[in-house]
Amino acid sequence: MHSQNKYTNLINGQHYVNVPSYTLESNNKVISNFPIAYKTWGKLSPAKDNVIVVCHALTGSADIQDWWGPLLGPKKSFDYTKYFIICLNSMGSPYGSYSPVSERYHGNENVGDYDFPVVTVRDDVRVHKMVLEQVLGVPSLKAVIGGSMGGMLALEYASLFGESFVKNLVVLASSSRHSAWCISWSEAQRQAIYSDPYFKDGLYDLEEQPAQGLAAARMTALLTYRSRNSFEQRFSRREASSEARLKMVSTKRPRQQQQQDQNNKLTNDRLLSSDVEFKQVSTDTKTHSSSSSSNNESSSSKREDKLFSAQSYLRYQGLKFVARFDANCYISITQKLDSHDLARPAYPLANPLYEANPDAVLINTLQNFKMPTLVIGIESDGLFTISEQEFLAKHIPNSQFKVVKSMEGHDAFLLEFVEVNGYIKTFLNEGEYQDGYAFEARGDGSLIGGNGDDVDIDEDVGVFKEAIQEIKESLAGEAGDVTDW
Ligand SMILES: CC(=O)SCCNC(=O)CCNC(=O)[C@H](O)C(C)(C)COP(=O)(O)OP(=O)(O)OC[C@H]1O[C@@H](n2cnc3c(N)ncnc32)[C@H](O)[C@@H]1OP(=O)(O)O
Ligand SMILES: N[C@@H](CCO)C(=O)O
Repeated sequence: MHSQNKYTNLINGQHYVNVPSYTLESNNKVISNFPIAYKTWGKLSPAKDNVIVVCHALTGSADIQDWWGPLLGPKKSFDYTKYFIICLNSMGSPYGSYSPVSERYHGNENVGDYDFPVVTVRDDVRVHKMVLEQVLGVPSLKAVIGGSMGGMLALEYASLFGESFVKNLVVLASSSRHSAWCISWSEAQRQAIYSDPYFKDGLYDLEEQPAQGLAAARMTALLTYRSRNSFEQRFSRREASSEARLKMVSTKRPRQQQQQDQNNKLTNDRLLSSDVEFKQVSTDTKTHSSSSSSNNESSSSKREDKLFSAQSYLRYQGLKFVARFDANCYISITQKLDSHDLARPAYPLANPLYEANPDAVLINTLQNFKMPTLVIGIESDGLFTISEQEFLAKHIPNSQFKVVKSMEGHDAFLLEFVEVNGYIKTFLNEGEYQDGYAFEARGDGSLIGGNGDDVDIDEDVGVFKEAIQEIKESLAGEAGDVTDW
């Protein structure tokens, strides 16, 4: 079944389970013998009532430590000395679950854009529940929690399986249905990939992926994840520092870009040009003005007369992304986002009520949620707006609504750790930890807790060491044995 690949190699200590078969809702296709990757922290309690499922966002993986590390640990939201924390990798992602990449590595060489089926948020949730119940022996969830795409999964868990399975729900910066605005950004990003000549309808060599298109898609996406104000404050009209330029050069380039053939040199220069390269190019242009590439180089030189800090940031982020993500997977997982609508009937069924009044069906769906729910919105989120979070909180009967006051935009749910941790921990622990994780540093380096008391960091470190030991045991223990069914 599963074989490691260059993307799964980026994730430490995850497990794989082989799912015998599942029927996808988009085309009724039965997929067989496919992998789901997951990672766990902590132990299942004897009563099996301490499970928290955390769902990752668009380009995340099952490794919560990697993207929500500050929320994971003793006395934090995801306290693995208390809870059994599980994150399952979404299908379509390159980090281990069924995806265009896993299919390629499974020997299905012809899996390109047209051949990989649409995998929906609902498919994820149904398959993940099978793994939770049948492999990990989990009868219900103390909580399911997710931000952005992860929030869509969390909402679908609640919608499909109700309060008997989902005891508590936490949704951050997400939506009850993917908006026209978000669908349009997804489409613009996919078009950037389609227009890369290396895309080849998705049938590219995995070592020669459409890097330029994928980088452009990520750069576009990043702009929607932050806010105008955060960019203005962070970069203003500053020029890129020499460190920033060097950082771009030292980044590991995908093989396609290393090869740098003359036909794509200009495109690569656009993405990768730096001060160092610019100077070399200028010299070359003067001394070899008749060379076949001189026109490209010269126009590139003019173009890069100034390199703004904001530009080098985007380019660096593009480079970083193509080194860790696959273009077909990006298409698949953005299509998954587009599929999200809590109210829509299962494909391909029609629901006359939905056709007539989708809003009413959606509101009715949310009103049927019985579990305590925490909705967290980001004040400056232009993608999953505050009004969408308000809509969730307004119609889910037993809900609380918190706003993160950040100018970082949508990605604040991954950046504003203290505030996000505080809200989730309070909700989950029902006030159990009065000392609070939120603390501030004093000038002398000591810490003061949220309640004004000193924070005993040594005590925390002791608890942490014990927890690390538990993780090691857990990785080789009950969860580690279960790699198949
Ligand atoms: C194995 C895996 O990778 S699994 C998946 C990991 N990713 C995820 O889970 C997805 C969720 N995470 C994210 O989307 C992002 O990581 C975020 C939003 C949380 C934070 O993004 P980051 O890239 O870490 O932070 P930020 O946007 O501040 O960028 C910082 C980087 O840009 C560089 N940078 C900052 N300014 C500039 C500039 N002007 N020019 C060039 N580079 C710059 C920094 O040096 C830093 O580089 P580094 O990543 O090599 O340390
Ligand atoms: N920046 C995050 C969140 C997107 O919603 C990601 O890349 O997954």
